[in-house]
Amino acid sequence: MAARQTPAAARPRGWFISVEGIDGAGKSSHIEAIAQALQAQGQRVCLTREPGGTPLGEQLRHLLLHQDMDAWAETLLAFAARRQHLREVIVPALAEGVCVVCDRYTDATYAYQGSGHGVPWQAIAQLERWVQSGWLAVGAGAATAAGDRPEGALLEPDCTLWFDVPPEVAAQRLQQARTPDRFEGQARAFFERVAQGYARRATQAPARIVRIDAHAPLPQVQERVLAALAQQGILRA
Ligand SMILES: Nc1ncnc2c1ncn2[C@@H]1O[C@H](COP(=O)(O)OP(=O)(O)O)[C@@H](O)[C@H]1O
Ligand SMILES: Cc1cn([C@H]2C[C@H](O)[C@@H](COP(=O)(O)OP(=O)(O)O)O2)c(=O)[nH]c1=O
Repeated sequence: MAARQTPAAARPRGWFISVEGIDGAGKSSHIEAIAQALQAQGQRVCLTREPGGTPLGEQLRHLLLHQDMDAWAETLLAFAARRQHLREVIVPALAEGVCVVCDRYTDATYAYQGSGHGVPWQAIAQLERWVQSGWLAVGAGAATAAGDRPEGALLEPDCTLWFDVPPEVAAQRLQQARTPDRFEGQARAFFERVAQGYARRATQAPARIVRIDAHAPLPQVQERVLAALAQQGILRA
C-alpha cells in the first residue's frame, strides 16, 4: 500500500533561521551545532548558504567573492542568487516542513552592500520586496511556504542570529585562519561600517534579530546560540 502523506497544506511550515555577522565573527563554526540541535528534537534540516545554495547561486558566489565589480552589481547578483535559492531550495523546504538554516541572507546585503559600500538601503528594500514577496502565488510547491504570513509579505527568516564581535577580533581570527577573499580583504573601516549596518538592522527588527555576543570562547558562544534559539521558541528548553 502506498504511504499516506499528510497534505502539504496541513503540514506545519519549517523554521527559517539565518546566521549573520562580519567575516570572522564565528558563525560558520556554529551552523552544524544548530542543525544537530534541531535534528535532536526531531526536525528535518536543510543547511544552506548565501550567496549560493544552488548551482547558479554557487557560480554567482564565485563571481562575488573573486571578481572586482561595482557595488550595485554586487547587490543585483546577491539578489539574483537569492531569487534562485528561494525558488529551488528555501521555499520548497519550508513548504515541506523542513527547517532551513541559512548562512547569511538579506541582512548581509543591507550590511555589506548597503552600509559597507554605500548602496542606499531604500534601493535594497525595493529589491527585497521584488525578490522576496509573492511566494504564495509562485508554483504549487510554494503554495504553503508563507503559511502563516499575509499574502505579499516578505519571506524573511523567523529568527536571525547575529554574531557580534569587534572588527579587530574578527580580523585577528581570520588572519590565523585563511587566505582572505574579496570581502575578507577589505580594510578595517569597511567592517566597522558593516558591523554598524548589522546593529541598525537589529534595531529595526528586534523580534527577529537576536544579538549573540560572540567575543567569547567557542563553547560559551555555542551555549548562547542554543539558549537564544530556546528563547525564540525554536528549540525546546
Ligand atoms: N569564539 C571563538 N573564539 C576563537 N576563535 C574562534 C571563535 N569562533 C570562531 N573562531 C575561529 O575564527 C575563525 C573564523 O571563524 P568562522 O566560523 O569561519 O567565521 P565566519 O563564518 O563568521 O566568517 C576560524 O578559524 C574559527 O576557528
Ligand atoms: C549574502 C551576502 C554575502 N556577502 C558577502 C559576505 C561574505 O564576505 C561573503 C561570503 O560569506 P560567507 O559565507 O560568510 O563566507 P565564508 O564562508 O568565507 O565565511 O559574501 C555580501 O557581500 N552580500 C550578501 O548579500
